[in-house]
Amino acid sequence: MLRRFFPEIKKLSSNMSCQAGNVKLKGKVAVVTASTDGIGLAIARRLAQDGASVVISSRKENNVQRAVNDLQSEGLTVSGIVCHVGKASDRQKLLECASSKYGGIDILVSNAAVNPTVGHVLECEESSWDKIFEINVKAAYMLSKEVLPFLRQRGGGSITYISSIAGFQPFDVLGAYSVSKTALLGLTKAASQGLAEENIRVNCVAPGIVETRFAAALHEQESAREAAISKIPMGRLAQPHEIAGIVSFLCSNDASYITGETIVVSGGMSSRL
Ligand SMILES: NC(=O)c1ccc[n+]([C@@H]2O[C@H](COP(=O)([O-])OP(=O)(O)OC[C@H]3O[C@@H](n4cnc5c(N)ncnc54)[C@H](O)[C@@H]3O)[C@@H](O)[C@H]2O)c1
Repeated sequence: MLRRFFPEIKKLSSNMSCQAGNVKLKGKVAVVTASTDGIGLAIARRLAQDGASVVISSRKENNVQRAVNDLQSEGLTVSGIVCHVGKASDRQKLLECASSKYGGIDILVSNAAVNPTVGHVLECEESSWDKIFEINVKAAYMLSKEVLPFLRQRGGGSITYISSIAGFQPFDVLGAYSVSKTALLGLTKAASQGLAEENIRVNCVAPGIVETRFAAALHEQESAREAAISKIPMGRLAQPHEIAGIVSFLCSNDASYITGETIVVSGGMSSRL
């Protein structure tokens, strides 16, 4: 009853329950790329709700500031820095910022991706192919190498890539992007092997179609939305928080014996591809 008249009580108590109840990532420090919007923002929020100190990043200062303000106003421990993942100096600043602010790094979530073109894989311009592989694959690979000394200092840690259902079965119009997401499935396997004995786990999440700006072409127009939904047994698109919970699980001790794996989060879509 009280909450109906004082909505801020509801907000406060839900934040308190996050902080008091969900502490599975307490004491952990997480870095999430491209985390001012969409799935990345949902992941940053969820890791922080689960107790981690989180460093948010994306290419634009004002977006970083907005996301940091929003999450701090929810009582979460976050800070932010600009990071274009294709720039080595930005990546280094991101990792150093997290380490100096919170005393180390335990978790990397590599979420940034681009898709500058549509069409069959062999119709992709060389420049678009290079851009897709530079951001979606090479930056994830470089960040993984660069975060290792920080994870080793903590005696272990977790790296999670964000692939896509299209990495398993390429979407016709997302040819090159799909292949870049397939590469992340391989990177997950390859990177996990050498790191398992150091207690550094490498996993991957492959979302189906998630209602974000990135996937606007698949859901903004009613006809496109209906076509997309017809391929999803659950009959709806995913929301970003439904991806974030799985990422948080993979980063946590609940997944302490899971490495080299990809979890598909597609509402059953993989069975209809
Ligand atoms: N939305 C979906 O249906 C869907 C499905 C499967 C996988 N994914 C993957 O999920 C991830 C997040 O996508 P999203 O749907 O939240 O959309 P989004 O547009 O919010 O996320 C992509 C983000 O990457 C950022 N980015 C692009 N280039 C960057 C760079 N050089 N440096 C830093 N950031 C950069 C963009 O600014 C953007 O914020 C991506 O890896 C995407 O491929 C999305």
